[in-house]
Amino acid sequence: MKEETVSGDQRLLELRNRIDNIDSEIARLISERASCAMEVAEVKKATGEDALYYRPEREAQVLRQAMERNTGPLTDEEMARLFREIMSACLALEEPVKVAYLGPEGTFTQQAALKHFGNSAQSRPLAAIDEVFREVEAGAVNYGVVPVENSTEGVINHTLDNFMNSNLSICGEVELRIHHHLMISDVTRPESITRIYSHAQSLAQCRKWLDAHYPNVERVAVSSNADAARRVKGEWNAAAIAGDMAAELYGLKVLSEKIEDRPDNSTRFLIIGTQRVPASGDDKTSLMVSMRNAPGALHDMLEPFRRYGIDLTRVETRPSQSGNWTYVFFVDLKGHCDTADIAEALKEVGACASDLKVLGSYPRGVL
Ligand SMILES: O=C(O)C(=O)C[C@]1(C(=O)O)C=C[C@@H](O)C=C1
Repeated sequence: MKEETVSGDQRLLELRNRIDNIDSEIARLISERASCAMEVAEVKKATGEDALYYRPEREAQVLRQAMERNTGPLTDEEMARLFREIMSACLALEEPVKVAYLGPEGTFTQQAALKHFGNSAQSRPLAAIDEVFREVEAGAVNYGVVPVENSTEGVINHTLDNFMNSNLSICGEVELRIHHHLMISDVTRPESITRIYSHAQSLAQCRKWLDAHYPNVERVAVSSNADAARRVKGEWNAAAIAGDMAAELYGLKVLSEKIEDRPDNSTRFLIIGTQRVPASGDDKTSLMVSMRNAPGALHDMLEPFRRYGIDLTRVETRPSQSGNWTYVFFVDLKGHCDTADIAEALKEVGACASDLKVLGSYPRGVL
């Protein structure tokens, strides 16, 4: 028995020594990589004033390679997340990237910003989607992160409408699995809950669960999930529906976990900026098309895509801001707008549309 303990201790010591040696090797390689990124920055600086340090297409390739190379035991996603952070730190050495997101702190949009840019980006919460657009346009930040669609509740109109009056383009997308929890503060009495705060979209995403568990409790829609969590602090008869980040930020206790009606509930966010992103090898293109109000207009718009075999992943319709009963179509398709077939199809669609704007070609979300 005693001998076994001794040899167990010995084995542990040996393994930890091995880990120490591996760690110093990893640290040496990370430093070497960081020095390389600094040299990359010098090369970019030599190109002139508005050198672009953040390169979405290259980041997507690095993350995809990390996943393809991976042979376990870590999952591909875990491996890519580690590289996400290394690259985030390397980019911060080149130039710290400034990102605005739809706040306040603790929202899913903050989580999306972190997932996309990593922890070394400087991020700033703003109160409204319009403000995020404005700050990026004004050059106060380099990029913005805004929600665009939810798999349960559909499109976020406010984001699409902002593109009608903006010259910003889409440089990336990020998808986030959305898990909602019912949370309370340390003074809340669970049996006395009479009010549940959350963002309207989140209340809608948990409608069935709420009907089953809190049918007679008032549902109060507030400006964000984080705001809901903040309100609950100190209210003995209220609960909030929000995510992990909000629970942590406001020190709330999770009463019921993962209460969203659909287990695959996810939200897609857009990265907005001023940069044109080259092809990464697996890209998407977003368009905004205005058609004349005539019979067959929608068919005319879609037909060239069918002919060139282009895969449309989404078509949304929004009322145009220029006249009653005229519409703008938001179209997402697979591929980059520099690809010959897509460029040809766009030329044809442009010829029959009253307006066609490529909002951006960008790498498909990796993580
Ligand atoms: O390849 C580049 O352009 C780099 O700047 C290096 C690097 C990296 O760390 O791999 C860092 C930032 C860019 O957004 C992309 C990649």
